[in-house]
Amino acid sequence: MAKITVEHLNFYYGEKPALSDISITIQELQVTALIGPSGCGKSTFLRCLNRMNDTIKGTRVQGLVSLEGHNIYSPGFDVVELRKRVGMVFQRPNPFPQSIFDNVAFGPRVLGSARTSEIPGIVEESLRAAFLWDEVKDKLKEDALSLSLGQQQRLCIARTIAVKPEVILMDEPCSALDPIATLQIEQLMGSLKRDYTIVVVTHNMQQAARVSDRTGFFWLGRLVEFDATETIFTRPGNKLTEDYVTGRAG
Ligand SMILES: Nc1ncnc2c1ncn2[C@@H]1O[C@H](COP(=O)(O)OP(=O)(O)OP(=O)(O)O)[C@@H](O)[C@H]1O
Repeated sequence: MAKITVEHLNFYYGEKPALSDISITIQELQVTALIGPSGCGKSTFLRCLNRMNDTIKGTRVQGLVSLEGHNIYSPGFDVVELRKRVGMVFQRPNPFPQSIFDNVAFGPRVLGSARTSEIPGIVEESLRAAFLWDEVKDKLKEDALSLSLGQQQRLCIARTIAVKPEVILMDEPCSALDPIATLQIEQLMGSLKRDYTIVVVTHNMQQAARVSDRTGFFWLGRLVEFDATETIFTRPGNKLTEDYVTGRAG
């Protein structure tokens, strides 16, 4: 089933076009990877999916982005609700300088979506889902910044899922991590897609090949090709895609 549908999306920073005529359908409960050389617009596109670009002055969006059939850019659309439904994990882990527990409890507390008595259960469930519970269960009161970078990133994922989003956007979530921490996040994505729709931007083509069901290849602000990941990496339909995935371009 289609979770997010994008039709003829154009995006501008001031007068400068960053995305041109993007149309793509993100399927529910799949991992969709976005690849392409630096500056091709992957992150800009990802941020269009939960209106994170709204916070950047002078930007402009044209076209349609719909979440389960509702245009997220329509005037009455509730952006706070949107960001709850479409959560985001960033390149560098960004835990708050608070305890491990408070990081995960933050969303449910702020949104008031859970009773105080329910919060410890939500924290445990979220940490378990993020493959972090066993490592932190005896030190929930400790500062989140005392964790390793890989643990911090899993904590940020736990913080995101604590508000029960439907979609998780990940912008190069492993680029600051070592190979073992990277592998843990990749395994985590495989587990999370049972419950969440994931869209991940990555520089790392092997990662896209390992974790995703579908892959989109961006080039100079355009979506050149979008298909099953296996197709993109073994028999792409476009010469540019082929050159990029075989390392001849980009
Ligand atoms: N805040 C901004 N203001 C102006 N231009 C921007 C801004 N952010 C990105 N751009 C420009 O938009 C284009 C797309 O950038 P974007 O970061 O989306 O690409 P990317 O594919 O994610 O690259 P990278 O992999 O290096 O992060 C680039 O030309 C970039 O310079």
